Amino acid sequence: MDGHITAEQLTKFILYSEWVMHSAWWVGDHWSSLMQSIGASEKVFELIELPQYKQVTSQGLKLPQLEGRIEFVNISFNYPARPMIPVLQNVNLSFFPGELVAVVGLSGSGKSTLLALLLRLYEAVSGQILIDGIPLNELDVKWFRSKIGVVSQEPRLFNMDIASNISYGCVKKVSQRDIEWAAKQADAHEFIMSLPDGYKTLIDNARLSGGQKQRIAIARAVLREPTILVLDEATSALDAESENYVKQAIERIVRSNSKRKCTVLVITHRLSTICTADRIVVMKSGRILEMGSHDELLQKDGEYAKLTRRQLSSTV
Ligand SMILES: Nc1ncnc2c1ncn2[C@@H]1O[C@H](COP(=O)(O)OP(=O)(O)OP(=O)(O)O)[C@@H](O)[C@H]1O
Repeated sequence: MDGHITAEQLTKFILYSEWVMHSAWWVGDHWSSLMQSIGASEKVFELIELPQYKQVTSQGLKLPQLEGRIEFVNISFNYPARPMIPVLQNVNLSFFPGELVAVVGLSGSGKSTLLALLLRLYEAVSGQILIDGIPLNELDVKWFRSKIGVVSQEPRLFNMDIASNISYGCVKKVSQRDIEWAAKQADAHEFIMSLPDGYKTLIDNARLSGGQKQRIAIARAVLREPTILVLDEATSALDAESENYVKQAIERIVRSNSKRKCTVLVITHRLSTICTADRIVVMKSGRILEMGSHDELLQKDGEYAKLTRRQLSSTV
C-alpha cells in the first residue's frame, strides 16, 4: 500500500514463505524417521557383525545318501534360559524311513523341543541323536537341514503367485511340472486350478482358507523332496474339513509308492489328525509315557485313551 513492493513481489513472497514453511515441516518430520531408522539399523548391524555360531560354520559330514532313520538316545534337555527346569528327560525314541509317527501330549510336554533338537537349534544336555546311525553333531548342519521339510502352524506365504510360493526357498531348479507334482502330493492342485489364474494367482487376491494355505506350505516342503518331513501343529488352527484335507495330504505323502521313503513326523495335540499313524508317541512332562498304534493305545486305556475321550467330549 506504501508502494515499497509490487503486488507481484508480494505474491511471490507469500508463496515462497509457504514453501519454506512446508519444507521446514517436512525436514522435521523426516528427521524423526531418520533418527528412528538409525536406531533400528544399529541393531541390524549388531546382528550382521555377530560371529557365526560354530554349528553353522563347522564343516561336518555330508552322507552320500540319507535314509532318514532318527534315534533319540537317552536325551535330556533344558533350555539355557531356564536351566533348572527339565524339558526332556531320558527320551529314547526312534523314527524309521517310510513311517508316519505322531508325537502327542498336552501343551508344554516337550513335543516341539524334539524338533528344535533335531534341527540343531539347541544341543542336548545329555544323550545323543543319531541319524542313520551317525551322531547328529558330526553331520554338516546346513546339509542336514536341507534334507528336512518343516510345516508349522502358521504357514508363511508371501504376496507372490502361488507357483512362486510353492517354489520359494527351493535351491534346485524346478519346472512348472515339478510344482504341480508337489501340489498334487499336497492335495492342493485341484483348488489351485479352480482359481481364475491357477498357479499364477496372487496370494493376496486368492482369499485362501487356512487349510488351503497349509496345503501350499506342505507342497513347498514336499517340492524339496525332504528325507524327513515334520508337521508341527500343522492342523491345530484348522476346522474339521480343512484338517481332513491336510490329513489326506499327509497320508498321500507317506503311502506314495515312490522309491524314496520319507520319514514323516507329526507333532500335534489334535488327536483326530493322527489316528492312522503307524505309531503314536504320547509325551507328558518331557517323558515318553506310552507308544503304539491308535487301537493299541485305546485298548491300553492309559493317557492316550484319556486324551481321546477328553477331546471327543469337548467336540460333542
Ligand atoms: N525357548 C524357550 N526357552 C525356555 N523355555 C522354553 C522355550 N521353548 C519352550 N520352553 C518350555 O519348554 C517346555 C516344553 O515346550 P514345547 O514347546 O516343547 O512343548 P510342546 O509340547 O510342543 O507344547 P505346545 O503343544 O504348546 O507347542 C515348556 O514348559 C515351555 O515353556
